[in-house]
Amino acid sequence: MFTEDITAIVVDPGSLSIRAGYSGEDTPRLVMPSQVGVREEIKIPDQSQLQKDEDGNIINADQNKMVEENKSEEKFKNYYVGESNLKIRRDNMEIVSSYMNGEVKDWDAFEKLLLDVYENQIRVQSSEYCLLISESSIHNQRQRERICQLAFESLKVPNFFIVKSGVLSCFSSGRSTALVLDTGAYSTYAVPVHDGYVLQKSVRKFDIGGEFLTEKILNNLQKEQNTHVYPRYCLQFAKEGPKKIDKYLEFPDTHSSYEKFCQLEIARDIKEQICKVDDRGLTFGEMQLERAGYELPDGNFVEFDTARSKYSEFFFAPYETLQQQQENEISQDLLGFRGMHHMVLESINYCDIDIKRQLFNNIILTGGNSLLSGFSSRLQTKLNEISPPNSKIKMIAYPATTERKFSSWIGGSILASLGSFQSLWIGKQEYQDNGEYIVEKKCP
Ligand SMILES: Nc1ncnc2c1ncn2[C@@H]1O[C@H](COP(=O)(O)OP(=O)(O)OP(=O)(O)O)[C@@H](O)[C@H]1O
Repeated sequence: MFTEDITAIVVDPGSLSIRAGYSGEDTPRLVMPSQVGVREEIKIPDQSQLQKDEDGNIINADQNKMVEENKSEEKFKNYYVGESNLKIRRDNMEIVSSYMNGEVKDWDAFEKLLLDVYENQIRVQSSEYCLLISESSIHNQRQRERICQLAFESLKVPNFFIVKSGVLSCFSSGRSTALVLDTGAYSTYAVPVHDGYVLQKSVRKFDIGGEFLTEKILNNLQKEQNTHVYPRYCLQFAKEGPKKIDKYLEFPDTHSSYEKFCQLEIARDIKEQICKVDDRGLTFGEMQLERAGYELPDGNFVEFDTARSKYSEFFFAPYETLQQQQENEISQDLLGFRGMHHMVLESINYCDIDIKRQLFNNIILTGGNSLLSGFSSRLQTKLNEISPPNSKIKMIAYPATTERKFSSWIGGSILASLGSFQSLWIGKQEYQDNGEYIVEKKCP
């Protein structure tokens, strides 16, 4: 605990999950999917408008028919938010990303997500707590202004602040200057932070992260191993035991995005359990000997050998991997990606010579993808290989999963509970006087 008073809610949105909780606490209270389910539904006629007699029987059939007819055509988008809601399969429910690669992709879904955090997850009134939210380390004026507007207008928060996630990761380790390598679900950033400010011109970002591997594992199962990955909702278990399938159910009206969402969940679990980054320089043959098995939800057993390490090679040797695996295609976003270690070096090289030494000495490794076994040691080895001979490299890679996964949230929790920070909040009155433009003046 950092403080006695609980005054703020800290929110750290990511492409795959959103983290939220009270300032001053060590870990977020909740981590939930940032994807939401959306379905077009028909409004159920308001029964109170139907004319009824004293006993509750419907009277005046013609007029009531008109009420029903007008109402019955009213369609609206229903949002299904949160893990338990997304576990339930619904016909035609599409999965949309509210937030992706540092950008709000669907403002309605994002608003619903934030409202759900307060109303159904943490269960507090948003009007009673200050809100500190993290944002992408790449400055996006229009987006932060809109988030500020959403916070004051929809959530009705009393005070608001927005901070770049690279800065928060730095604070989480008690530093104000460092190079943060944040590798998450869909994107990786190398962010130089100096005295609590992001050096914008030197930030490097590529749209690659842990979900690149998740997709590869799913693809490996489906195309190379010819194994259909049945989502859990398709499985009807026999009464005799939980692992005995009675039958595979079919739901033709399931939206393809929902089926994929459920399959990726399984592939992600496989990846987190068996994939790793090779940090011993294994040959393809040696990788083949390193087998690992996984039991799918339907009880089928699958095995992986080279797949455990070969896909993650892309993180450190993208061109060699493409050649070896005979893939010619590289997505436009990844043109110029030479590996995670090169991102770090390029970012430091773009900084002023005076701070380079300090950055080499403080390389913070964070983000869920960095938890892949072998990732940090391979990064360290590769950095040693490409850095100038006299540079002393010190990497800060916390062994604890929590600190690695939630470093931005933890930094926000510390910041929002500091006594010296309390005068920096954007207050409601300031927002009313200046509008959302105040965010550029007050939040670096
Ligand atoms: N123990 C683990 N081993 C391997 N990968 C892991 C582990 N834990 C989490 N991951 C991966 O980390 C990724 C999620 O990371 P993180 O939570 O930092 O992403 P995010 O903040 O939601 O997304 P982004 O940073 O792209 O906006 C997922 O691909 C997940 O599978």
